[in-house]
Amino acid sequence: MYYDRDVSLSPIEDKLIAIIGYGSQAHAHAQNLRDSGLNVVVGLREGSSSRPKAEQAGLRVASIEDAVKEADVIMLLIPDETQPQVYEESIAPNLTAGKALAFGHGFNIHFGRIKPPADVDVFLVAPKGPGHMLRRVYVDGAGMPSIFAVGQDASGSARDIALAYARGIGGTRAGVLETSFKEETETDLFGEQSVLCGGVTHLIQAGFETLVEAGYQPEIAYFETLHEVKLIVDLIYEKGFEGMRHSISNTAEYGDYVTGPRIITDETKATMKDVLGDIQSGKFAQSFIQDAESGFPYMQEQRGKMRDHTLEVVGKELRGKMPFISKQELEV
Ligand SMILES: NC(=O)C1=CN([C@@H]2O[C@H](COP(=O)(O)OP(=O)(O)OC[C@H]3O[C@@H](n4cnc5c(N)ncnc54)[C@H](OP(=O)(O)O)[C@@H]3O)[C@@H](O)[C@H]2O)C=CC1
Ligand SMILES: CC(=O)[C@](C)(O)C(=O)O
Repeated sequence: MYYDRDVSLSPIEDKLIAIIGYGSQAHAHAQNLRDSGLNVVVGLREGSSSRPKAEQAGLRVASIEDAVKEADVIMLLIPDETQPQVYEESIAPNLTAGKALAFGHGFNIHFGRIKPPADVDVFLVAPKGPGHMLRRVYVDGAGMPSIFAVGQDASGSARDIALAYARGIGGTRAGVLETSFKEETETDLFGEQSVLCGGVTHLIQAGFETLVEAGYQPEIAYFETLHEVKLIVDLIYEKGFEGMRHSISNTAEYGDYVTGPRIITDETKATMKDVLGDIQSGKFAQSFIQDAESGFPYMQEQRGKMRDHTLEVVGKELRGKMPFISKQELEV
């Protein structure tokens, strides 16, 4: 585990960091990096409804293309299902040698939906919790445990850059652990699907054991089960189902609905192992992308049913101790 004492900001102090998007994760990354004294530009699409929020936060905003052209490090923080098209159209044509392309989740690299050129660094820094909490704890002087992975090291400094970035968003205040794109992707998807939906204590233990028995790092299994559920449940208590839904990713919401009912019906580890198998094989990813390409009809249909379940079951079972998110913080 890496902490502030182990990591320097120097590898990125003289670099420009482009944050692509300004939603749950992106607003927190951009503001935390800026408040850590680093140079940030936010890249948004034409007519983006996020632009006023980014400008109100005092951040410089550019088109995605211009942000990528100018920046040394490009962190892509838009919904997973939208990334490949934006990458092909706006990022790849400007991703010249020597830059670094970064992600908040390994989905599109791990499942081969984005294939960066060999002459750029590729890394991920994944905070283990909702973006709104990432910003809240940073402002409170604390940090959110995060994990990082290097997918490609063209410069020979990708690892130092990734660690410096993790420090810039406050991760090393709490602890940053090294992983791989495969481990981060598979455990994050599993955590979203196996425990968030049920959000009940006995599912957390079964979820943790399923990941450890499958060979993933125990620390990451902890992050994906007990740790993350507490953050999400606090969000539900604070702002209800809609507030939580606004803060988590589409990938997480879809996974919660498509897999949740299976686990709620049969809360056994055998079912959890099947769920993990569908993630590892790519079957879940395919189902998610298919629903996304049709405008998420299944997710819309399931939302109401899962809302009632989540509020009822989670509302009774767990109450975290994390600081609450205020209404305006969720406006992003
Ligand atoms: N939500 C979370 O807490 C976590 C998310 N992640 C990962 O972070 C990444 C971002 O997720 P999340 O923060 O939930 O994303 P959001 O859904 O919050 O992203 C919304 C932002 O993306 C922009 N956007 C949406 N569609 C497009 C598009 N087609 N082209 C350009 N911009 C677009 C929106 O801009 P506009 O205003 O123009 O619509 C808005 O600024 C994902 O990889 C996710 O897996 C990782 C850990 C936790
Ligand atoms: C908040 C978080 O880390 C999730 C649930 O994995 C997500 O929203 O992607």
